[in-house]
Amino acid sequence: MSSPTSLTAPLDPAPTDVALAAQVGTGLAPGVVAAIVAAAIIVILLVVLGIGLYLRRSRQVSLAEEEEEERRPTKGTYKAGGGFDFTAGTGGSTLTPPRRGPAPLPPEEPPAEPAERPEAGGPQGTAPPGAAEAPPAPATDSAPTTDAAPPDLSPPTTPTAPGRADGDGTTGPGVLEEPEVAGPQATAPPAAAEAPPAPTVEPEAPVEPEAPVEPEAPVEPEAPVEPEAPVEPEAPAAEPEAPAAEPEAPTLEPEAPTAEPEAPAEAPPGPTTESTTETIAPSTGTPVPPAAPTEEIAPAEGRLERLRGRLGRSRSTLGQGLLGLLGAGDLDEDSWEEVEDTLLMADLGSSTTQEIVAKLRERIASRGVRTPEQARELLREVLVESLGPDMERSVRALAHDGRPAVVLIAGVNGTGKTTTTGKLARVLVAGGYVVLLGAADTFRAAAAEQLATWGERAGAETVRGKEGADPASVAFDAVRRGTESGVDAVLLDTAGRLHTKTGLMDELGKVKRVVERQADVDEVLLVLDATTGQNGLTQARVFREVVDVTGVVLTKLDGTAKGGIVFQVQRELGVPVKLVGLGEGPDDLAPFEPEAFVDALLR
Ligand SMILES: Nc1nc2c(ncn2[C@@H]2O[C@H](COP(=O)(O)OP(=O)(O)OP(=O)(O)O)[C@@H](O)[C@H]2O)c(=O)[nH]1
Repeated sequence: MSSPTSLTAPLDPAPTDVALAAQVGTGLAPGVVAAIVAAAIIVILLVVLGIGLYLRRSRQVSLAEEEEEERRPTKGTYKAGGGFDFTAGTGGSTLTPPRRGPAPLPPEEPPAEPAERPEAGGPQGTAPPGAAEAPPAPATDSAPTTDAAPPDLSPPTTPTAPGRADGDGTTGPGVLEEPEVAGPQATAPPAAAEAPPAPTVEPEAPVEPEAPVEPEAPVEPEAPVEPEAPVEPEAPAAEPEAPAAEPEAPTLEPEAPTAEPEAPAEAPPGPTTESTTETIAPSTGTPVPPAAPTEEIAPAEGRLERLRGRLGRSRSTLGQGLLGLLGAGDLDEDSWEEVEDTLLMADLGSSTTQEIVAKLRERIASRGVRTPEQARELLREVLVESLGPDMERSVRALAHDGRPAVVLIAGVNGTGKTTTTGKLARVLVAGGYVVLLGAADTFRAAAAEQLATWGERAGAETVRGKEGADPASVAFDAVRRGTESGVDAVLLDTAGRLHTKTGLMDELGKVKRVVERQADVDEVLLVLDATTGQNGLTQARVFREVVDVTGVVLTKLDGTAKGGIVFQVQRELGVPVKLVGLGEGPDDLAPFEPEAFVDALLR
């Protein structure tokens, strides 16, 4: 047995270091030792407590003090500093230099040219009577070259009441509606003359079932006779129908879009397609200079300032909502759930929402965010990142390789295609470029009328066909016309629905194919209505399948609180939003810029 002192002392588990020290040699009084021990314990507790508090605080963000100031709503701040970014098409190099460079803006006055004389140019010349009158108007209206065309699409829905055709015929920018119908189908009589081949009765093609139904159509002379539509057997071919988007007209008939106007493609193969469009005497190609704009066009650069505030609804729900949550104090699980809900309600979609929330949580924790300013910056950073700031957003609308850029504008009815086409034309014209519009939306007369009006106002020539004409043919004519005239860009407005039961996608695919026989389509802009949320996304997927969308135009962002759709569209489609519509006004189109957009939402 060893001495208890010598053994127990060092082995005693109770004594602290201090006590031991005391015992070992300091010889301090027990009272002092106890005090020191107590002090040590307190220190340790304080340290532990401090660490705990630190850890807790690091998970919470309290922005209360500065929050009020931060949340104070400000006016809109959307400003796309750089203006529109246009580049040359893809056909050749992607180099920029526009062939014609920003010219000295719109010609003051119509370069006195017999604006529109369908001097019965080329082969199909068939100078229609109408042409004689030499439409005084701007280059738009062209005399109805009537048709020898087979297009079965014709069973023109009553020429009158072009306004809307069921559904949301969507009113145009107000300008349209002047059913100066007269033009094409109404005055059709001469048509008969043109179409000598008409009578020939091609047996095949049992003809569209509904075709006959439309008896009234007194106008259409050939209508009854032409069993046309040689129904190309392969017609139904590959083309994915994609009825999806289409509200009605779901069925996609194999009845092939009126025998591929392929024909026209190669050279002006006489009557066929050409005739369908009452365009301008194409073959002769006498360039008809565009008329001068009939109204002032706001310059692209500075005008975006005016659009501030148009994102008000999205800002108050998404931007202010997020800032409010982040600045409300502790960010616990419930708070994050609310952040998620806010993002979802703004239409960011679940995957984008998850990604954004995850990034926010991680960065807020790792960077020790403390103030509202820091939170806002972090939020901005994450949101901008999610919008792919590096995506190429220039619109390929400038001439290249000695020919115009071809821009196809697609989308379902009512999304704002025609309006966007008109707005885009204005921006280009204001930049000194020469533009030609192609009214390939032949579903309703008002659509072409509407586009022509946009053209007149902007000083751009418009090529159009009669209602019910083959859209592909009109598009083809427009591109040829634009090439012959040496314009910088040909903007093709397409239909959002059709007369026939042919699938919209089939038709669109056909338009693109036919156009590509003479020129590359440099840009395919898909117009989506931001207010339709998920529905728009569904449409987008379908379109992408068929026409290789190169850019998205998100319209009506001014009328929705769901600006978050921008994030989702890009993520889902992998296609950049290039332009945004922020109002019905002629100059309410802006280039999309991630930073400016997010800033507008957060301030
Ligand atoms: N508020 C708002 N309205 C818009 C915007 N863009 C277009 N619109 C309106 O949306 C409606 C439909 O526009 P259209 O250009 O006729 O649409 P569309 O896609 O050509 O329609 P269809 O010819 O039927 O296929 C019109 O009343 C336009 O003024 C926008 O950015 N904001």
